[in-house]
Amino acid sequence: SKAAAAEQRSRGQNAVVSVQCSTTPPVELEACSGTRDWYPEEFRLQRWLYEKFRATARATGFEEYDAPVLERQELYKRKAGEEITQQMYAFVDQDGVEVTLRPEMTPTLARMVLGRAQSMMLPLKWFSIPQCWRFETTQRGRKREHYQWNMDIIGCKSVSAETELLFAVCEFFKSIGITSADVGIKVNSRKVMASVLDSYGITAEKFAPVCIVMDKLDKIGADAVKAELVDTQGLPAETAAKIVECLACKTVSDLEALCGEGADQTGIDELKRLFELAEDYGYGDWLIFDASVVRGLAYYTGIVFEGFDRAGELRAICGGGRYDRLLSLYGAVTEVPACGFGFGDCVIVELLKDKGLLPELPKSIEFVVAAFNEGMQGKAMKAASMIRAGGSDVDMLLEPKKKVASTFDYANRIGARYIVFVAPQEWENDMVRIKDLRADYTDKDEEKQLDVKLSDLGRV
Ligand SMILES: OCc1cccc(Br)n1
Repeated sequence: SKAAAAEQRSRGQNAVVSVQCSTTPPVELEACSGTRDWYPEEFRLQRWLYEKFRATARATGFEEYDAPVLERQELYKRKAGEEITQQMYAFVDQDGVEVTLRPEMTPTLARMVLGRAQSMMLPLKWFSIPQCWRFETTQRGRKREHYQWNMDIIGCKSVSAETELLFAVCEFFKSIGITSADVGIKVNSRKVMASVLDSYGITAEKFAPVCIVMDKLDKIGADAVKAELVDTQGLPAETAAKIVECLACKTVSDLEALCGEGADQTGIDELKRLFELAEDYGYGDWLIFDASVVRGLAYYTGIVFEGFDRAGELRAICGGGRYDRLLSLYGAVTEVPACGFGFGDCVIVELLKDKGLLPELPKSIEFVVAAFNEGMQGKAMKAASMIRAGGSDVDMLLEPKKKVASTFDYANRIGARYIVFVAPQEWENDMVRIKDLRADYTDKDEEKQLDVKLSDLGRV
């Protein structure tokens, strides 16, 4: 408004045209409930995070893939009582197809691999940073979308695959300044848990739904888990008590002792092998065995793990495991070994805030090109194109300012390192004047500005 512009002028600033909005706008200006807008300042941090994800993925030989956020509901039809499948952002589209916004990425990955089964050379090491959705009831005030870095290895049956994934997780943490003093990774095996529970009479088809209840231990406590095992899984109270007891095992050997006579040793051997390989890989200090970790997805079949903050103030930072029967569930004629993890964009940012590790990411650009007046605008644009042709980033001042001070204001506001002034006097000599804004010089120290030949602009 005129008053706002006058007010700004009185503060020694030229009117920076800004937007004014009615106090009763005709449309809702907030993003949909549970979703986030990413304004440039916030998106600089989000992009920084994605670049750290991608750098780790690249460093460990993973290839990026992507897929539509819209999937058919059938991909997630699992009856184990998982929260993730009970909160799908699902609808029937105009063709009458039962679709949903994807709640996770792993089923999409499995679909894509099977979609081109013949041409897939295993092992595959693929990653993606998909936005995933859930329809949370608003009163829980939780988010309905997040971006989740997914890393998966398809086609490797040995625990080398899980060891590789855990290396990537630790490398990522280290790349953003998080150490093994801040974060640990709890490791367990559903294969061993299945063996123990089998000895308690829990059949294979009951195992996944029982795992979904066991996974709630941190959230609802031992008594509530026992009650739910009895009420929803129909287990005898003493069986429920024994199950909760085994979650408290502190070592692999303790858990091994609970496996029935003659139980298959494979799961135990895999756990021990993983801890050995992690030592060789140099991140053994990040790992801790924890029999209570089973993760909340029905399809895990072997090693499972989750990253946690050692201060115990945050929810799980990331999690994953082996899922050897998912691809055969979708049609593979044999079991295809697979394992992976998901790493959400929310808890990690809370952790970085807690640790004072959020990076400073000011808006910045190398050059701003400013015309002396409207008459020089075309020549200024020519200069800008020449500097850009040399590979430098240039912000072109679209409407020349009346005062030089306003040009400096604009340059500072966009974080420009250099101002390129395009004025008649220098132009007559095929020159432009470049001022270095980062230098702490005073006006009389002319050396911090340079008259540069137009022919040299591609090399500034
Ligand atoms: O971690 C479960 C999940 C799935 C989709 C969206 C969000 Br937010 N959270």
